Amino acid sequence: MIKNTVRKEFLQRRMNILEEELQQQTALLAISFRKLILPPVNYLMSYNPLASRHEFDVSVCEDILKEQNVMMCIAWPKIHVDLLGMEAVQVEKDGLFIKNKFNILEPIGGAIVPPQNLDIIFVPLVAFDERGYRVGYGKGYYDRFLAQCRPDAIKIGFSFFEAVEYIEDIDEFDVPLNFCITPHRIYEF
Ligand SMILES: Nc1nc2c(c(=O)[nH]1)N(C=O)[C@@H](CNc1ccc(C(=O)N[C@@H](CCC(=O)O)C(=O)O)cc1)CN2
Ligand SMILES: Nc1ncnc2c1ncn2[C@@H]1O[C@H](COP(=O)(O)OP(=O)(O)OP(=O)(O)O)[C@@H](O)[C@H]1O
Repeated sequence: MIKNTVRKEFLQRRMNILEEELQQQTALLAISFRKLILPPVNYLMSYNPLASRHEFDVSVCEDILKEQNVMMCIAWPKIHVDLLGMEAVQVEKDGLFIKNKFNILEPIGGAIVPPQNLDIIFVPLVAFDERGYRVGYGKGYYDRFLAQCRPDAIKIGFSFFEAVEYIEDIDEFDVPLNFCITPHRIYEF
C-alpha cells in the first residue's frame, strides 16, 4: 500500500473507535509500554496529543519514564508552518502552552533543546509497517526533525492498530522507528 492510502484508511479506522474502547486501548497500551526496558534518559521529546483525532495520550508514558529517570527533562514540538520546521522546546508540564494552527498545544517560552541532546523521541503516527516506517499527517515535520537527531536516539511510536506489512513509497527522508507499542505487542525494529 502507498502512504496516502494507508493514511486515509488508518485515520478513518482510528476515528471509528468509540470513546469507551479508546480508554480501554489506551490503558492496554500503557501496560505494554511499561514492559519496555530502556536505557537512562536525560532528554525526552514528547508531544501533546490531538484528542479530536483520537491520538494516543502519551502522558502516562511520560510519567512512567519520569519514575525511572527523576532528573529527566521533557521537550515539546513547536512547529514553524512556513518552513515546515519543528523545534524541541523544554518547559515544565505546568508551564504555558498555547494552541497552534492545527489545535495542538505548544509551549510558550522555554529553552530550545538541540535535537542532538534528545535521547528518546515519542513520535506521533497514523500507521506504521513491519520495518518500522511510519506515516503521519503528510507534512514531513517529523522526518525533517528526526534527520537532525542523533542516530542512536530512540524513536518510539504508539498505535492502536498492528503494523501494515509494507509501505511502498518510502523515500530517503523517511526515518524508521526503533519501537512501536500497541495494546497487544511491542515491535522492535
Ligand atoms: N500531537 C501531535 N503533535 C504534532 C504532530 C502530530 O502528528 N501530532 N505533528 C506531526 O507532524 C506536527 C504537526 N503536524 C501536523 C500536520 C498536519 C496537520 C493537519 O491537521 N493537517 C490537515 C490539513 C490542514 C491544513 O493544511 O491547513 C489535514 O491533514 O487534514 C496537523 C498536524 C507537530 N506536532
Ligand atoms: N528532511 C527532509 N527534507 C526535505 N523534504 C522532506 C524531508 N523529510 C520529508 N520531506 C518531504 O515531506 C513530504 C511529506 O513526507 P511524508 O508523507 O513522509 O510525511 P509524514 O511522515 O506523513 O508526516 P509527518 O512527519 O509530519 O508526520 C514528502 O514530500 C517528503 O519527501
